[in-house]
Amino acid sequence: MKTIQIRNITIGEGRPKICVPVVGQTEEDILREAAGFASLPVDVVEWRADWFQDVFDTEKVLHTAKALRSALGELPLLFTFRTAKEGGEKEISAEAYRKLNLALAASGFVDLIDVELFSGDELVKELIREAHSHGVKVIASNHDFHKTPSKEELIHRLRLMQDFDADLPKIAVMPTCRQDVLTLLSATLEMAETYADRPIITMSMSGTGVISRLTGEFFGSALTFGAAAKASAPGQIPVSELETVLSVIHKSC
Ligand SMILES: O=C1C[C@@](O)(C(=O)O)C[C@@H](O)[C@@H]1O
Repeated sequence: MKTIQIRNITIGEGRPKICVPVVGQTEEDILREAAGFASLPVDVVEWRADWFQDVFDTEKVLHTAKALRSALGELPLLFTFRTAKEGGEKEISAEAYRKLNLALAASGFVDLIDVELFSGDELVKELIREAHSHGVKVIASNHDFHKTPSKEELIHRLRLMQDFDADLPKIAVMPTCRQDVLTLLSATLEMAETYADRPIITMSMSGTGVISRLTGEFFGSALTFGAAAKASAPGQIPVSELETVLSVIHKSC
């Protein structure tokens, strides 16, 4: 299995890496959140730009990305615009989504961008190709905030992301019962052991799914999201608690 190297962080070996979302609405809030990371066990920072009040003004986005980049030192930075249809804060047209991601991929300020799988095949392929041409890695993502698809469907979507050459296929789904959490974990294990040639990221959301955010090293998910200032999705726990549990499991794995 190939690992993914981003700055000093190797994703896909050892304990799952901890990613913390930044969800400030203004540049000031965003930089204040970033300043707190130095004292926390954070491996990757995700800027959830759909929360940013000026996200439709690309100059302002680039200005904030530059400031965030320098505030983070060597911490890897993931740029994400999560669309409203996948649980994000704002709606966006396909063309605006395309231009925004192309601008960030070319900016030199981010290490990774998040591209939603169901943005249209041609757009997904173009964004991955362009990001790679700038040395930027891509997380392909899919979210279902209402239910957990079947194991076969979960694996199918993760394989599709891999076929598009996303560096990190990711899926987040909502359980309606405990069995759904097992379905997500079982799909993760089968994908990781049988089909994946790169690290993958999976999670079952909400309190019911929290176990899936802790057990990635055992079932095959290479990165997990934890909360610092504010959670960006249901079920994220504070990063310090997350790190403690991940370390306990790592010692036994
Ligand atoms: O895709 C994901 C995963 C996530 O939805 C979660 O459930 O932790 C949180 C989002 O910020 C991130 O972009």
